[in-house]
Amino acid sequence: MSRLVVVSNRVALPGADQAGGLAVALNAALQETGGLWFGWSGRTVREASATVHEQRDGDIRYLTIDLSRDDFDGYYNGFANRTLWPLLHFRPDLVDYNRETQAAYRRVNAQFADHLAKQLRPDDLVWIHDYHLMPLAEELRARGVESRLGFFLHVPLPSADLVAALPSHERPFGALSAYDLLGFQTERDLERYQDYLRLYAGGKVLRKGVLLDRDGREFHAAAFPIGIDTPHIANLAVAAMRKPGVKRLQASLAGRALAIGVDRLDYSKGIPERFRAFANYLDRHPDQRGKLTYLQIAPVSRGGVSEYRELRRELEQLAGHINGGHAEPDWTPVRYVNRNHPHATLTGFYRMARIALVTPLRDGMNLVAKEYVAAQDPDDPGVLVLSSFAGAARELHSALQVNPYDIDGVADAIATAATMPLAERRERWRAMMDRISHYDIHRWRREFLSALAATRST
Ligand SMILES: O=P(O)(O)OC[C@H]1O[C@H](O[C@H]2O[C@H](CO)[C@@H](O)[C@H](O)[C@H]2O)[C@H](O)[C@@H](O)[C@@H]1O
Ligand SMILES: O=c1ccn([C@@H]2O[C@H](COP(=O)(O)OP(=O)(O)O)[C@@H](O)[C@H]2O)c(=O)[nH]1
Repeated sequence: MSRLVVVSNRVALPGADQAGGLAVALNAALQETGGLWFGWSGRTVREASATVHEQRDGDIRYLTIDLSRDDFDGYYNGFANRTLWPLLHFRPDLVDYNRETQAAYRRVNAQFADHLAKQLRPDDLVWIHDYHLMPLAEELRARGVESRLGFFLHVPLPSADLVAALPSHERPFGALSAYDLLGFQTERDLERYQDYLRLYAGGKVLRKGVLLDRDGREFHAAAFPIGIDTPHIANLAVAAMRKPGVKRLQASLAGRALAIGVDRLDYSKGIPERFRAFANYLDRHPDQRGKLTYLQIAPVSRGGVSEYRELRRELEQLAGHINGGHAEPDWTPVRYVNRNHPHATLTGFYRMARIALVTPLRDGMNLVAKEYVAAQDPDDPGVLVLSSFAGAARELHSALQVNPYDIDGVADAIATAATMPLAERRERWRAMMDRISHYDIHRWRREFLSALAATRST
């Protein structure tokens, strides 16, 4: 059997806090097969060095490298998170068009390739993840690597015309055709990539998913919606209800229902719009006043990027403003928490919450939506209010779907969720639970890897 080699910027090292859906999902995927996981150590150093850190956990071997402070600034804070991230989330207004950071991005990809090329064997299945590493296949091929190379994009891909607004877009986006297989979260992302390939990268679509690059080399692409370890999350949620932190939250609600939001502090998640919608719900539905407490968990993310720091300030002000206007001596409508919570506790919060507010302006998938469903009590499930612009909306049809820009619409959806009869809650939950049980993280991994293995014989 071929060895699995996973490559990503973010690595969930054993014992460290899991940050974001990519690390959570790859950790769950590798637990079953074992293999090698290569990426950034999470540390920066003054000068780039040749050191590779090695750790083991069961059948998983972790190899990580440090980045120099300058490279980290240009590659991660710069090109990845100030240029590609806003572009990929349909926000050209926030894109930083500075060309120097693109040079750091290429440099770090070359550095990854230098280390990785020494580790790879021809029959490995190499699975590279996300927008940080789009040119990595090209760099590996230039170093003579012959292994099968697959790429999965965890974030959305916007329309071809938006991608083409990036100066030198051919470099990172054109380089995708050096992979053997490209994976996207949804069919729409796949279709937009095919448009880009035809219109701007000189390639051809022979038929859906079978593509030719500008030199006539065949490669493949398909949608593989990422899942979660559904039974694991369901079991954790049951166990979490006995944890002191979860019991304390329950007691503090004093019989009121809970609405929960869990997101990295990121402008793509639509948190200010959600806060405004909750305030609007309090104004428009005075009959429900004081019956619902909204807990927003928002761990700080990418603090080196100015847009993220500004968002933090905006949310602090908004939360203060809403509470100032609506709180009672014995009730605070919005609880806003920046601390990261482990799944062992978070799943209990999900289970306790009558409503989950998952309203990103754009999101590749959004695992929180799926985790919330998995954590529910089948006899008394809560209601998922879900943005139609999250990848998860393409699968969770029976969520209460909303347009996150439509503040009145989200406010009304909160009121509908808060009063939804048990029979309707059960029916909606059952359909979503069936989907995430059937198409889970293991199926995602199996389908991607068997498609990658089938792209050519070694
Ligand atoms: O590594 P960070 O910069 O701290 O950010 C965390 C991750 O954020 C993004 O996650 C995406 O992947 C999820 C799993 O597929 C998906 O559900 C979500 O919609 C995406 O936003 C990012 O794409 C990852 O690379 C980051 O590690
Ligand atoms: O305090 C927190 C907040 C979030 N998460 C996890 O971080 C992931 C977020 O993934 P998602 O796909 O929703 O969004 P991303 O952050 O990757 O954009 C989910 O597994 C959450 O359970 C967590 O473990 N603790």
